[in-house]
Formats: sequence, structure tokens, C-alpha cells
Amino acid sequence: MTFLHVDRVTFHYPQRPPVVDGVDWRMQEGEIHCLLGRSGCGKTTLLKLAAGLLTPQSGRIVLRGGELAAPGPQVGFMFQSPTLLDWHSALSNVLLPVSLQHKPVARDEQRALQLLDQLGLVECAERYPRELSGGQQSRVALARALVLEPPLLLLDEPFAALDAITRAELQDDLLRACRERGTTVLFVTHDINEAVYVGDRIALMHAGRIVDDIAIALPRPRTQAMRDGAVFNDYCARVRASMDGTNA
Ligand SMILES: Nc1ncnc2c1ncn2[C@@H]1O[C@H](COP(=O)(O)OP(=O)(O)OP(=O)(O)O)[C@@H](O)[C@H]1O
Repeated sequence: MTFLHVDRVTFHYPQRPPVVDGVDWRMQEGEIHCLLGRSGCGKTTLLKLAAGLLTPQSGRIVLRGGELAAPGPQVGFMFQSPTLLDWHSALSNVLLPVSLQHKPVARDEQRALQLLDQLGLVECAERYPRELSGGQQSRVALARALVLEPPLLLLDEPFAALDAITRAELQDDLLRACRERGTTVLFVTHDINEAVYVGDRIALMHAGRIVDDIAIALPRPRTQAMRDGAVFNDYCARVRASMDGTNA
């Protein structure tokens, strides 16, 4: 069964032309898909539709066979800014999605600490966001997105504000964490290199439509050394040429 089906979805904001225009897209369980495109082409809107935060005017979002009508614990999010609560420790920021459901119990705390440990942050559990670096804050946000073990994770340029080295580390952390949990991921980015590194497929979006669909057949797990290889760079060139085509 298709895990996520964006089924002929069209969406427009009031009094505007469609920003998502008849998109049909399927994801299988455990896959990582990147949505790549220029600013304003409709990526974030499509992500919000996939999350159930917006409702399409036509078409539907089908998650594991059921139509998605509203956001729920089956979907985790991470945005460009970590959006941590300054007055909560790293640990209680991670536990926030749990707190919205019930008072966290020892088992929840254990799971949150395990995630922080996996992301190299267990020592920082009691620190406040202002006491963490940008990369550490992004790791806390990633742990928070995963704490309820959502089968679907939606990421909107989550690492865009980070320096190149930290960004590469976070990409590896994300891939490891999602592989271990079998999480299916839809990842919005502007960055071709990032899309080729993390994605199994890349959907190229232009003016509200998916105009290209590129399978990335690099082996998993990805390693940073792959970035220097010819195959990786051929994929980047292929995606760039397709994006340049949308400019013509
Ligand atoms: N709430 C809104 N009301 C009206 N128009 C909106 C709203 N949100 C986005 N838009 C418009 O919809 C279009 C697509 O926006 P969207 O944020 O989905 O694009 P994007 O590809 O994610 O852009 P970026 O890469 O810059 O984040 C843009 O023209 C934008 O101005």
C-alpha cells in the first residue's frame, strides 16, 4: 500500500491563483523524498497540505489508506528555525509533544533522553536553549519531532541556517535516526547538494506543479565521502540542469 498519496491536490489561498496545482505524488514507507524548487513555487504549502494543516480545494491527502483531515501524532514537523521554548530545558522541549497528550511519565523521559543521547546531547538535557549552539538547538528540535515516533516526518528547510559542517552532521543524524525508526520523510530544501545527499527521490517543483521526479540510487547509508564522487556530482548536475530548464 502507498504510504502517503498526494492525490491530484489543488490549493489556492483566498482570491489567488493556485499555488499547488494538481500535484499527484506517492511515497512508499521508509522512503525519504525531497521537494526542491525556487522560492515561492509552493513547497511549504504542499508540506502543510501533507500535514493536514491546510485542506485542498480539490484532491485529497491519503496517509496509510486513510484520508488525512487534520494534523495528528502520526506526523512530526521540523521547521527552519528550531522554535524552542526559551523557558524550558532541552529535555522538556523534547517532551513538549508528549506533554500536549498527557503528563510525561518515566518511560517518556527515558525515550527523550535516549534520543538526546543518540544525537550527542545527553549532557545538555538540563540546559536552556540560550545555553546551546545553533546546531545543538536544531538537534533538540529534531529530537522533539521524533519523540512520539511519528511514522511521517515533514521537514521545511530544517538546516538552512546552519554552517556547512554542522549542516552535514545534522543530515547524517537525521538519516541515522530515521533509518533506525523506519520513518518516512518529506524534506523541503532549496539546496541541490542536500537533496541528493538525503533523498531517495527528488520532486522538482515549479509554479505549483511537480515538473520532474528523479530517483537517487546512491547506496545507503550515505557517507560524506560520497559527496566527492562522480556519481553524486552527476546527480547534482542532472538536478541543476532540470532546475535551469524551469527558468527557460
Ligand atoms: N498565507 C498565505 N496567504 C496568501 N498567499 C500565500 C500565503 N502563504 C504563501 N502564499 C503565497 O503562495 C506562494 C507559495 O508560497 P510557499 O511558501 O508555499 O512557497 P515556497 O516554495 O515554500 O517558498 P520559499 O522557498 O520561499 O519558502 C507564494 O507566492 C506565497 O506568496
